[in-house]
Amino acid sequence: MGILSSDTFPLLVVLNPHSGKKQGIHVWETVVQPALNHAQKPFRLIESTSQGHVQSYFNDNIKPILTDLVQSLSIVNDPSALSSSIARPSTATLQVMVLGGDGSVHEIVNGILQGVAGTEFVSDQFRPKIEFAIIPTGTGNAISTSIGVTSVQDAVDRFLAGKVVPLRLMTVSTRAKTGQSSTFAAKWDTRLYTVVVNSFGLHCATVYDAEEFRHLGNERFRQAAMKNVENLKQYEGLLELHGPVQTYDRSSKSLGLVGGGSDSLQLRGPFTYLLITKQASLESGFTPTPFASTSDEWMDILAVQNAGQAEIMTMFGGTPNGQHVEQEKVDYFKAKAIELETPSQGRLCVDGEFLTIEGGPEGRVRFEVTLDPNIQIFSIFV
Ligand SMILES: Nc1ncnc2c1ncn2[C@@H]1O[C@H](COP(=O)(O)OP(=O)(O)OP(=O)(O)O)[C@@H](O)[C@H]1O
Repeated sequence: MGILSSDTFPLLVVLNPHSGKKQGIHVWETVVQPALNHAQKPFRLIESTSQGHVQSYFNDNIKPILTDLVQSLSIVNDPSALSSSIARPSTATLQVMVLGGDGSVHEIVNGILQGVAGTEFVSDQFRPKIEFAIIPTGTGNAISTSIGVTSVQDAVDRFLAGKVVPLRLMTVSTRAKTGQSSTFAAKWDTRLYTVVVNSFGLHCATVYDAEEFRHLGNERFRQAAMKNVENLKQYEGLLELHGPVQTYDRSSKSLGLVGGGSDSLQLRGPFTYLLITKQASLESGFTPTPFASTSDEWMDILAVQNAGQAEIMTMFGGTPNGQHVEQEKVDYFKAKAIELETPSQGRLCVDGEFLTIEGGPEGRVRFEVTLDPNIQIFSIFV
């Protein structure tokens, strides 16, 4: 069975006019749209009108979009009967271009997965492939920066060149309730999917406060970080890294498996700064998890426990080139399953979205890079 991919089905272009310094429309009109027209690439423009719009759009529309896509494909079951044998394909590739930042990608991913969850649109009989072309017009642009995209034109060129690698997601789950009682099962309910970073402590507080400085562009994170370093807090929590776990060893300057690969690790906090990421850089010139890979099956963990202002500032001094991993206060790990428990209610930042964590074992949050093929359906142009 062969699949003839559709050259006629339009590229979906999602434009967030609010991202970054609100340059999306200008970039679209002056660079991206002319390039697509020149390449004779058909497209359909979806303009985001408010926060959350794109997520609900994909949640509501992904099934009809995939249906249209499948109908635009021709499957040739029998080469000798080219015109007669049209069947449903086992996969189809949907291309989505994003003019926005990481928050927009997060919304699209979550909207698509909510829209197809538990349906015939993700099954062993049919599973779509979603390819993202991210045109960096956001503030941090972590995904683009981490894969080395240097400009809007560079991102457009990479899309037109056509090479993709997996864009792996982290799941963020909380304990599932059993029945209507207040008892909790060992089961987990996935609440969200993360493409860039889950954070707790200073980084989360910084992202929370940075919204009021949006007009400053990238500078907004620095302003908000300084405000939070001046009033530095320690955040109580217990972090469990389930084996296999890798740790960065400063003496050998390399990552190695803890206890031969089976051992788990506990960090008892309090945490000053805690990141769980899939991307090496969170913005240009800020590379807090330098060993992270967009495409592998690990999450990278940067943990700073009980640090003072001077230690945090020293850490920030090393983050442009990843040198902070050599500092004594900085712990660096890789894991595939992680749980975080806080003694009282806390706040978690998931790709810029905020999640309240309830205190105690029942409020535990679990992060995983799952191998579920119905979730890992995304890739990115590199
Ligand atoms: N028309 C709109 N008006 C206001 N906000 C919007 C609109 N469309 C989308 N949004 C919201 O804009 C927010 C920011 O989007 P996005 O992440 O693309 O840019 P950014 O925050 O500048 O970049 P980054 O996430 O890379 O730092 C998202 O939370 C999204 O929901």
